[in-house]
Amino acid sequence: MSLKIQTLNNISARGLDRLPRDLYEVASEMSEPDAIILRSANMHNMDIPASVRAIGRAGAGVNNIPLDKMTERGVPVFNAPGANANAVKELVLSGMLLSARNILGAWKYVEELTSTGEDLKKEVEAGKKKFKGVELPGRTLGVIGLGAVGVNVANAAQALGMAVSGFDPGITINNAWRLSAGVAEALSVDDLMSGSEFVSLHVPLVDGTRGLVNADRLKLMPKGAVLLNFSRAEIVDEDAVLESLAEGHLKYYVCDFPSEKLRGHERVITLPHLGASTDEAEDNSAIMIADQLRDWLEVGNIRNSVNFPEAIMPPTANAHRVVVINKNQPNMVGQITSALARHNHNIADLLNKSKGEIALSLVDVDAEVAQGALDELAAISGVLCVRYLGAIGPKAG
Ligand SMILES: NC(=O)C1=CN([C@@H]2O[C@H](COP(=O)(O)OP(=O)(O)OC[C@H]3O[C@@H](n4cnc5c(N)ncnc54)[C@H](O)[C@@H]3O)[C@@H](O)[C@H]2O)C=CC1
Ligand SMILES: O=C(O)C(=O)COP(=O)(O)O
Repeated sequence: MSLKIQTLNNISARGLDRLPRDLYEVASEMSEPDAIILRSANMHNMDIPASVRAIGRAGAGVNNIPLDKMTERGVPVFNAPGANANAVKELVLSGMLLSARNILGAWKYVEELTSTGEDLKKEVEAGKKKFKGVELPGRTLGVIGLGAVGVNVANAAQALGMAVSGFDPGITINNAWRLSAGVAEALSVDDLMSGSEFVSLHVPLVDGTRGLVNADRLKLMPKGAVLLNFSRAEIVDEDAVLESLAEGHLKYYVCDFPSEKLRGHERVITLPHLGASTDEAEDNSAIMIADQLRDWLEVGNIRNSVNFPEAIMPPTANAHRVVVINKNQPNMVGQITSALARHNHNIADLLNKSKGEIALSLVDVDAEVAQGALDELAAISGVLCVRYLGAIGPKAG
C-alpha cells in the first residue's frame, strides 16, 4: 500500500515525519492524492480530485474548506482542536498589553527621535506622558466563544487580575471543566459587550457569527474599550469598527487579519495572521493531523472530524476491515450486514456511528472480503463510499 498526501501549505516536518515514507508519499504537487493536509489555503474554488479520502486542517478553523461538498462526497475533514490554543492565547495577551500601554506608539516615538546625549534623555522624559497607559488588574474582559482558545484567554486574564466574563451557549463539558471558577457567565453577546472594557472574540466563522460585532454592538461597549479579533476578519464589521474609532468610542482594534482599510490606522494593531505561528503550535497541529489521518486511512478510525462522527474500534484479531460511509437514513446497517451475509461473510465486530447527515460503519469480517461483496455494498442506495482496508488486525494463534 502506498498512500499519497498532498500538502497545500508549509506543514511542520515533525508532523510529516509521522507518515512513514515506505507507506506514504508526501508532496506539495501531485496527482490523485489520497488525502490533503493544509493550514489556511483556500480550498473553496479548488478542483478537489475524486481520489481524496480525507482532508486534515493542521489548525482549528475550517472555514477555508468546502465542508458541505466534502460531506456529500463522504469525505471526512479533520482538524486539530486545541493544538494551537496556547499560541493564540499568548498573542491575545500581548494584544491587550500593547493596547493598554500604547507600546507601539511609544516605540515609534523613540524610533523617530533624532537628538543625542542629554537632549535625547530630555526628550524621552518630556515625551513619555503622551503614552501613559492603564493596568489590567480590575479591568473587565469579555470573551465570546469559550472553546480551546477562549478558555485559555479567560483563565490567563483572570490570573492577571482581570474581571472576566464569557459567553458561549455551546460550551462543551470539557471546556466548562477547564474554565476558572471565577469567570462569570454573560447572558448574551449584548450583555457581555456592555460590561467589558476589553472584548476578545474566539468563535469560528460560520453563518451565525459573520458580522457578529456590528455598529449597534460596538455602541454598547464602554467608551475607550478595546476589541480583539484573533478569530476571523468577517466576524467583525470592519467599517463599523473604523467609524467607532473615528468617533473616539473604541480606543483600539487589535486583530490578526490586516486589510487595506485597517493598515496604517494609528489605533489599529494588525498582525499578519500570526496566532498559530509558533514552533510549538505548528508541531502540535501537524503531529495531531498526521496521526489522525493515519488512523483513518489505515484503520478506519475517526478522531476529531468536524463533519464525521467519532468512531474508534480496535481491530479484531484475524479480521479484515470494511469501512462503509452512507447517508444517515434507516435500514443501512441491515442492508450492509445482509450484503455481507449473502457472500457468506461472518461479522466479527461492527461499529455504526452517525453525525448529522452522515453515518459510518466499521465492519470486521472474519475472512478476506470478496470484490463481489464490496461491489454490492457500494451499490446500496445511500452508500457514498466503501473502503476495504483488508487484514489490519493482530494475527491470532
Ligand atoms: N489567529 C489564528 O491564528 C487562529 C485563529 N483561530 C480562530 O479561532 C477560532 C476558535 O478556535 P478554538 O477555540 O480552537 O475553537 P473551538 O471550536 O475550540 O471553540 C469555538 C467555540 O466557539 C463557540 N461558539 C460558536 N458560535 C458561537 C456564538 N455565536 N457565540 C458564542 N460562542 C460561540 C463554540 O461553542 C465553541 O465552544 C477558530 O475557529 C479560528 O477561526 C484559531 C486558532 C488560531
Ligand atoms: O488554526 C486556525 O484556525 C488558524 O487560523 C491558524 O491558521 P494558520 O495555520 O496559521 O494558517
